[in-house]
Amino acid sequence: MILQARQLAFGYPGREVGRDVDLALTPGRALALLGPNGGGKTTLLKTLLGLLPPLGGEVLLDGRPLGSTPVRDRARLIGYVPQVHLGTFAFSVADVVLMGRTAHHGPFTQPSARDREVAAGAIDRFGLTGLAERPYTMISGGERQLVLIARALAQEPRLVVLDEPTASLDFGNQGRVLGEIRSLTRAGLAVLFTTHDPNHALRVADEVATLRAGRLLAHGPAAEVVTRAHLENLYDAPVREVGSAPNLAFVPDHS
Ligand SMILES: Nc1ncnc2c1ncn2[C@@H]1O[C@H](COP(=O)(O)OP(=O)(O)OP(=O)(O)O)[C@@H](O)[C@H]1O
Repeated sequence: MILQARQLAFGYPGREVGRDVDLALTPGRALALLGPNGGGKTTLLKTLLGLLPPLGGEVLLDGRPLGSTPVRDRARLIGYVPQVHLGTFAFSVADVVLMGRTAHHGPFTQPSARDREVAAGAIDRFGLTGLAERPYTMISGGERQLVLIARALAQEPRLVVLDEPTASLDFGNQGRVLGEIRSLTRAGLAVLFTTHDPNHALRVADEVATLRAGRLLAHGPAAEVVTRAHLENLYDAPVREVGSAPNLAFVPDHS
């Protein structure tokens, strides 16, 4: 087990968003977090990453309290892909991906030949080579998403946490990122991702946890949690089932 939340309460100073969360992230497995807008997914992710302090309970990294692990070690172990943001400084795409190597070579030393090689490999993996010298501020939202994923992978972490990794991607790139999540777990990494598409959770996650109003409603094998009945309850909306396993899919039902 790499990361574990025990009876975690999370939120912001003076504002609890959620509580009673027990989760474990293990090597070689992907956990998807599903839930309605404002349900607390991003806040929970930030608490699991140590970006927000727990309001109760604890987060353990390799069995030790996350807070007692030096930030540099955390940065080596955990890669984080936040929701796409527009950076202020016009670093090149190549430089942004190379920043993923900072935890390995330190903030004040030059990247090594291996750092550059790993970053170039991550750029290539996402088809970004043609954009490498472009400023990060002058590429599309979807391209920025791919750059942030490449940066996290360049870090060579043991756990990757992705906040809505497919949100701004076209259909082809959604498939590419979902495929990448599968290859990360096959390579033995632990993966945690949030998504608004239950089909993505069903396709690539081993386990799914659902969060509404800061509470886990369900947590278990993807095929047991991603069902029409549970999705209708989770989103309080009608859902239609299309096809059957292994090609089962769900769509919002407006008829
Ligand atoms: N910086 C903040 N300070 C106080 N409350 C916040 C802050 N950021 C978010 N919230 C509130 O915390 C709750 C959970 O928000 P969060 O972003 O974690 O939800 P989410 O499930 O990720 O939502 P979405 O699917 O819309 O991205 C919401 O009520 C939100 O308004």
